[in-house]
Amino acid sequence: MTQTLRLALAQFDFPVGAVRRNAARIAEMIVQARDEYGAQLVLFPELALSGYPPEDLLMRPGFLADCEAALQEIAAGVSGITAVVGWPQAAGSIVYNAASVLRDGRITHTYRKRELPNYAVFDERRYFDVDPDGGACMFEVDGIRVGVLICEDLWFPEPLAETVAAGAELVLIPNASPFERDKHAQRDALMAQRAKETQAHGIGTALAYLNTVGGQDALMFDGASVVADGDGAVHPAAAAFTDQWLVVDFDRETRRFQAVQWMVDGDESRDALAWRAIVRGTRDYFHKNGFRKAWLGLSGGIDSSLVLAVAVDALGAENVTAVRMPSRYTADLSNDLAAEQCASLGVELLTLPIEKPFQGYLDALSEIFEGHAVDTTEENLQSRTRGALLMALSNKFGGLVVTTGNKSEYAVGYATIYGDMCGGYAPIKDLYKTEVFALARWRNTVGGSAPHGGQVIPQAVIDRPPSAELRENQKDQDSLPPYDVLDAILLRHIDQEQSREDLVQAGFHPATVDRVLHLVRISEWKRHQSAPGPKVSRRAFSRERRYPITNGYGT
Ligand SMILES: NC(=O)c1ccc[n+]([C@@H]2O[C@H](COP(=O)([O-])OP(=O)(O)OC[C@H]3O[C@@H](n4cnc5c(N)ncnc54)[C@H](O)[C@@H]3O)[C@@H](O)[C@H]2O)c1
Ligand SMILES: Nc1ncnc2c1ncn2[C@@H]1O[C@H](COP(=O)(O)O)[C@@H](O)[C@H]1O
Ligand SMILES: N[C@@H](CCC(=O)O)C(=O)O
Ligand SMILES: O=P(O)(O)OP(=O)(O)O
Repeated sequence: MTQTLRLALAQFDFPVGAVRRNAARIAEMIVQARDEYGAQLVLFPELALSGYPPEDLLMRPGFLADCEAALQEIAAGVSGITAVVGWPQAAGSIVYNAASVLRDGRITHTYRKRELPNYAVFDERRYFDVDPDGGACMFEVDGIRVGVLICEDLWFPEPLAETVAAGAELVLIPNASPFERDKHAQRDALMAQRAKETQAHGIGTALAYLNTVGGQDALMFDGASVVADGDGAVHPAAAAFTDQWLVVDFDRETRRFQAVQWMVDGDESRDALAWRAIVRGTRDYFHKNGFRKAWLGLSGGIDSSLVLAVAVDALGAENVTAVRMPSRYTADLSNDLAAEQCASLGVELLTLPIEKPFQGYLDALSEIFEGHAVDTTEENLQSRTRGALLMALSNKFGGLVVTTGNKSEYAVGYATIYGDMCGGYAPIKDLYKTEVFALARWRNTVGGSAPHGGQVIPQAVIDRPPSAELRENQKDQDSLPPYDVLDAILLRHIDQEQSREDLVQAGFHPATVDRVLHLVRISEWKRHQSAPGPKVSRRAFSRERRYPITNGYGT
């Protein structure tokens, strides 16, 4: 009887909906795992065939039939290795989140996910059912008993306990687990805990956790796959946001893994991971949707400066064009800092003054507006002029406008709809302003130097007070609480569900709390119309915080 089993884990990106392409790659990878890595067993991520999450594609019978046909085709070609492939399995009107065991030209077993997450970003009960007759899935590879669970199943003790009770020596866990800051430690603790629980049955069961990788609209999958020995020892996670083959030898006697090919992370710090999430999210959104070039308005402020750095890291300096769009209120320093950063990064910079088109709008409206005081209407017209010009550039020359709003701005509506909110992708929409500053400092120090000298984000951009520059001497802090106070309130209210009373008890000024919560409430409609951007927090807007726009609840 074999004492070791070579397992290959395919930590790769399987784009949503690309069933034919994913199937062809899976078939090739099965051969590669066998021939190049000598693997006896190869594992693919949760729903690798359809990509995750396929959302309402799962409502289309044709899509489900295509998935089944593709799986059958892959299975027909499997020989000399066992493969476990995640796919959406239709059975009449019911759909299961399944993982099938393929060997010797056929599907031999199918496991159906038992714990369907339906919180936060997850919607699995909208699409999938639990099989009332489904239980543990067990198969043998060269005499070693292998079980399968899918993602959320591991977050509950019962599915693993049942699988171990059925005799598993090794359990495979394909995942599509979205990235958020601080989740790695949670995952490692979970792996250690579950592996320890299996020791109640004598020698422990080893766990192999494979996560998919890549950006899918607002969701980021980080990979960072991990294995745990039967004694509960958790090995270092694989490098996050990296497509790679992970290969381990499983020793049946000791129930331990030995790495054969396993690249770990050089820098797993919070900021490093957030940066890579945002960069990968931006790159994948562009490339998966067929775009290479980005346009953005570069103001000499921190948000657009950080977004420029993200776009350059994601797409390459040659694919990014920054546009300075000065108005009568733009400081010389703003224009100079934009030029300085573009020189440091090797990015093309255009200058399009907005004075004329802005004046054109004012002239067109002058008669109708006569007798009405100048207010935010005129401010927002400047922003909308810039938005229209950026959209014209992307229309004419191709590419997408990246928009520069951060989570603090989206929270309180401090951005102009159809103005600076214009654009296809919002790279920093899940970073509070204080996190924007922190990440800019990280990118300047740890994150690598600028290719043409100077700093990636000029220090003066970090040091100057944030300003919309839409009227004389305007500063954000004229109309908003200081960002450290604002962000502390927002973090507690949005990410941690704290109420007005909680916030007041925590020591925030009641009038400030009321104002901020009011702004959050009346800005819901703007967030509904905002561009997608990568989730990095544990409560991102849109998918993870689905508030009604028309909402009589108050705060
Ligand atoms: N654009 C920038 O560069 C920038 C940057 C920072 C701050 N700001 C500030 O942000 C503010 C911009 O936001 P704003 O809210 O004044 O202008 P806005 O144009 O973004 O939104 C106001 C418009 O929203 C519509 N509206 C309001 N509630 C609605 C709802 N529930 N459903 C649908 N439509 C609704 C109204 O018809 C109104 O025309 C300004 O104070 C500006 O100074 C702008
Ligand atoms: N002067 C400007 N040139 C180019 N782009 C600009 C300019 N001013 C503002 N923008 C764009 O609008 C957003 C939001 O501006 P705030 O300073 O936050 O008000 C900014 O990020 C630029 O993309
Ligand atoms: N709760 C787990 C699993 C979710 C899933 O089944 O996709 C996670 O956030 O990673
Ligand atoms: O949006 P920006 O880049 O203009 O940053 P700030 O709002 O801090 O001026």
